Amino acid sequence: MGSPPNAAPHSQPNPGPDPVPRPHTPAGRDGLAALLAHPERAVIALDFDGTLAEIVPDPERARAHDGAVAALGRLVPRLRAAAVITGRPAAVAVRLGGFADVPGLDHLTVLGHYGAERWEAATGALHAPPPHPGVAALEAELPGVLDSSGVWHGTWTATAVERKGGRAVAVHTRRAPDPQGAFDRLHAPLAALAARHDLIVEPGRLVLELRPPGMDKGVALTDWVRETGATTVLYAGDDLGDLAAFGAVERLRADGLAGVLVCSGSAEVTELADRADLVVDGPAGVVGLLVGLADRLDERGPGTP
Ligand SMILES: O=P(O)(O)OC[C@H]1O[C@H](O[C@H]2O[C@H](CO)[C@@H](O)[C@H](O)[C@H]2O)[C@H](O)[C@@H](O)[C@@H]1O
Repeated sequence: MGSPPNAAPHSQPNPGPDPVPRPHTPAGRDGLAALLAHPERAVIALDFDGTLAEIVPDPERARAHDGAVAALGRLVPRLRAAAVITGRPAAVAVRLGGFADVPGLDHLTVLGHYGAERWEAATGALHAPPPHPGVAALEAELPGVLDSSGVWHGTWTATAVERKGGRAVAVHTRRAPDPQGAFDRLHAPLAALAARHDLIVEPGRLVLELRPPGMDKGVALTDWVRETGATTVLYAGDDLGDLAAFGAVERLRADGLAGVLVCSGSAEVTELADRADLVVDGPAGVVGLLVGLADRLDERGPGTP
């Protein structure tokens, strides 16, 4: 009996590494501390593609990263609310993410089309505004613009165009022979096409999305956070469309809320990392963060804030 040789006689067990990565900004550390101290007052909102789902060449084959839904199912019941805010149609994000009928996610909200659409897990109801008339007119003109662009060295293929239920159209260049060159070459003509139909261009990761104006992820996030009455918000995103949500969190912080900005890091987009409190390694890193938060809250026992 007694301590083994060389062991400190009264040493404490090593608690191991903290499962939650540490934000590098004071505001981010305050935000994370507030979330962990009072999760019942905190909300999280997450982008889908590039944040909860790995980027893949075919948009239809995107899926929630392994462990993402399970981690959310553990974490979300401890929080005030959770949302996915995405450029996808809400129903598509629900299908690809596997967010319906998940234990623990019975009150998840999915805000699609940058917040224009809303799906509630509690009811399965989808609220969507009428389609913008410019989208159908633009879809009719789009093949001509793509044909004349020359970026596909021949005819463009159907895989370049993602039709989004008559509410938006995304032109993808990831599978073009020169993806970045095609993106650069198409940007101006697609912006002009969008403007002719009172639409805007939303640039993303090798995608140019043509969509109605008047809504963005910042507006969507601010309205939703206010509606929940939360005093802490964590937002995670990876792409240019998420910058509006980052701006919203910065404004909410200026209004006295606590906030954490998480960048799902990639080599393709660097703009978010500069403004984030915490940069994690893509969707795997986001899942690690969600698991770490769930672990930390579970250490306190079920239901205890
Ligand atoms: O707001 P998000 O959830 O990030 O959605 C934004 C757009 O993401 C999708 O495109 C991106 O993901 C694809 C699948 O991994 C990838 O192939 C593409 O290169 C990326 O840009 C989606 O297809 C768009 O409709 C969304 O608007």
